Amino acid sequence: MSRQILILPGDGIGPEIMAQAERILASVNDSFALDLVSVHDLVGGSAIDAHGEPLSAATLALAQESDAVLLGAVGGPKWDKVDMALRPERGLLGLRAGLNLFGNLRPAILYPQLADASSLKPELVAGLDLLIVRELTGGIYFGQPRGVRINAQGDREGFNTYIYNETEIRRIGRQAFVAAQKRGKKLCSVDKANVLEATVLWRDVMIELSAEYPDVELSHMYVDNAAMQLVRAPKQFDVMVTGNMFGDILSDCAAMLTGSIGMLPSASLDANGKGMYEPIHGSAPDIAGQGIANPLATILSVAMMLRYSLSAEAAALAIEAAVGQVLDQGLRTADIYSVGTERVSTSQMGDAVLAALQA
Ligand SMILES: NC(=O)c1ccc[n+]([C@@H]2O[C@H](COP(=O)([O-])OP(=O)(O)OC[C@H]3O[C@@H](n4cnc5c(N)ncnc54)[C@H](O)[C@@H]3O)[C@@H](O)[C@H]2O)c1
Ligand SMILES: CC(C)[C@H](C(=O)O)[C@@H](O)C(=O)O
Ligand SMILES: [Mg+2]
Repeated sequence: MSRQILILPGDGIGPEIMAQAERILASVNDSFALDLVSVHDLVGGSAIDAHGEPLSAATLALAQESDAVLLGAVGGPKWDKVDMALRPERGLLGLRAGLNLFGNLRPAILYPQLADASSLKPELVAGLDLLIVRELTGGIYFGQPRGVRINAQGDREGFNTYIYNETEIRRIGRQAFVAAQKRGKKLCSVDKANVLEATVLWRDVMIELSAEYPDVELSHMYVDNAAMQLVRAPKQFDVMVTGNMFGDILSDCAAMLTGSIGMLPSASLDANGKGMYEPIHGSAPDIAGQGIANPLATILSVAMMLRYSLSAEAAALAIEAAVGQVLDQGLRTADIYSVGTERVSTSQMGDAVLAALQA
């Protein structure tokens, strides 16, 4: 029976990188006889322009009835002044909440060929393979109340609520412990338990859970130290688990260790393995329309989609191997370029991955 993939290219470089990812998806769909059918829709700024809202009920319904969602990126200066509740980013948050995608896997793996592209010394990042497990549907991103109000002194004051209940903490904790069991069996929980009560609870629940996973070594770190340790000695980490906002920040930081934010894919999963897949980067308005964006994070997100939602491990491995081959060939988009390599455009990178897949 065929399975449906909802493709949401989004804004800025979103359509440019998605065009390449779709070529790769079409290729493995044929060669591995996956019987996948793609449908396309709008999200973010492009949906605001077309329908006046970043995520229509019809698009959310389409996402809910699809087997997986592949998203490019949303946002851009054109929509920066629209009301907060209607910003392009709310489309993305609406999908995450509407699909109950609480578990966000952000692997930061250094392809050995890119050791020179990392902002850290090659010996600090050689062999880097860490996984950030980010809670994605709670915390300060979704807490109520929120807003901007006038206080008793007549000042405007902005407020958000950092809130987690133990059910939310437990389900992301379990996902992280299970992920650690399948890897190096080390889990570092990142919090701010020296200041924020919500993260004192976070830490307590992680400790409670650890009794169920005696084979995993649990440690704790404050988020400020974790940011520092990520750029000081990133290979000390195996799996990190953290809340929504800390995970957002730490994953951009981890991305740079791998050479570029244009390299990091992600999987956002519900409790049953249904998911949405997207690069962790944004719509990159500064380079949109120039045909130079790195499509590899999106292409690697296709591999994650095949692995986690479509039971197509062989196809996922083939894509990852093809990416390794183009890097071996010395092909680099501008963001990962270094002297001695060959600078290629977005579509040339797509051509090369496709050729490696079909070789
Ligand atoms: N998941 C998403 O859709 C997502 C994620 C982050 C930011 N955003 C949105 O994107 C817009 C721009 O945000 P930003 O500038 O802070 O972050 P960004 O990730 O879009 O860009 C940060 C820097 O990284 C570069 N970059 C990003 N992706 C790249 C790629 N594939 N290849 C080469 N270079 C790449 C950009 O050129 C830029 O210099 C904002 O509207 C923001 O809200 C969306
Ligand atoms: C665009 C924004 C809502 C999003 C987030 O903060 O989660 C992005 O930065 C990401 O990392 O996916
Ligand atoms: Mg982010």
